[in-house]
Amino acid sequence: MPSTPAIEADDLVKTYPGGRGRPDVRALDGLTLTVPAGTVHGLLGPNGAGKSTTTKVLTTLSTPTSGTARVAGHDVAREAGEVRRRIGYVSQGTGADPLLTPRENLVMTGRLRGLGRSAAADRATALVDRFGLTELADRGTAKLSGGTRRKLDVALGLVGSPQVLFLDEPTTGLDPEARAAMWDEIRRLSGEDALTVLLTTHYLEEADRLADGLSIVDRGRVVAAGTPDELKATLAGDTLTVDLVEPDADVVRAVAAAVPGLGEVLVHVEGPAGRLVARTPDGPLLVGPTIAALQAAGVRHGAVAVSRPTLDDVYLRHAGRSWTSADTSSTGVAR
Ligand SMILES: Nc1ncnc2c1ncn2[C@@H]1O[C@H](COP(=O)(O)OP(=O)(O)OP(=O)(O)O)[C@@H](O)[C@H]1O
Repeated sequence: MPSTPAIEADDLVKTYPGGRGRPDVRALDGLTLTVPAGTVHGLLGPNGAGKSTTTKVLTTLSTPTSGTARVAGHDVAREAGEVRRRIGYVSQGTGADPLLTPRENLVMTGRLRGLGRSAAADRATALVDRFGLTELADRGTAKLSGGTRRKLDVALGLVGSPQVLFLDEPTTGLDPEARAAMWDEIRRLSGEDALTVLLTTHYLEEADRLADGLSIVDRGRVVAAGTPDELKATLAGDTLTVDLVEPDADVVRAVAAAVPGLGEVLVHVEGPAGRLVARTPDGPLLVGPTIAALQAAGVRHGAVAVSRPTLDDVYLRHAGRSWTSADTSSTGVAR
């Protein structure tokens, strides 16, 4: 593996004007990232965490307020043209023109990237074959299924034979079958073509299954990085989760603190529902004492679960709130 990383971002800051007297939005707040060449790297974070902004800066579509980044060996600000020649970018929305056929879309993109007529046609045919689109290549793009259209989007990102491919939420909106097919495709790309892939996602499972390395992004910063297994291994033991009914968070914290063996404890309250999440070296052993202590304090509870650490737990540890609640409530930070 070459020693120069495919992507290096150092202390990126991006501030958007708040508008109408509102404070500025600090979409990136000192984001630092390294992606080795030939790997799939996941940028994982809830809505508004700063994933798309990171991708826009790395693909030269947006200029950072401060900080530096190099992609495929070139500086995104000073050598934007060099970077663009070496990357492919598949945005969240489809890039394909619905009025053209898939093949026409591929040829047009090739021409726009400077390929001659026959080179663009050859590249289109190669990508049509590569993505199993032969039968659909000359039919209307508008009639393609969501999964096939997304495949075409990825094919369009590969027209320029990039070294680094950026995929912004490649499987959002796809059904489970199409999502699994896209995962296979992405794995194949990095394995066979030695391509570096940076993908943004807010699906924990996608990151867990697909990424060689992960950066968990929250509020414009990387809060944890490593392989999925490394990240999970930072959390030894089990996670004990107890659903709570109309809890008083202070009471629950006090009760949990008095149960010997319960480690880090987080209590979430959302409306009438709540949840206690605790790290413990031995989950099954601690279920009985924890429930007894809650009941003795008059705390009503629902389901109790013991699980091995997941990426959600890793996120919880670093961001101080669970993935699900972050995903629904976070809209980024206004400062
Ligand atoms: N052009 C813009 N002007 C003002 N604020 C913006 C702009 N683009 C993004 N933001 C804000 O910057 C923050 C980060 O947004 P970004 O789109 O990078 O997050 P994300 O992690 O990609 O989220 P999503 O999964 O929803 O795409 C959010 O608070 C967003 O509202």
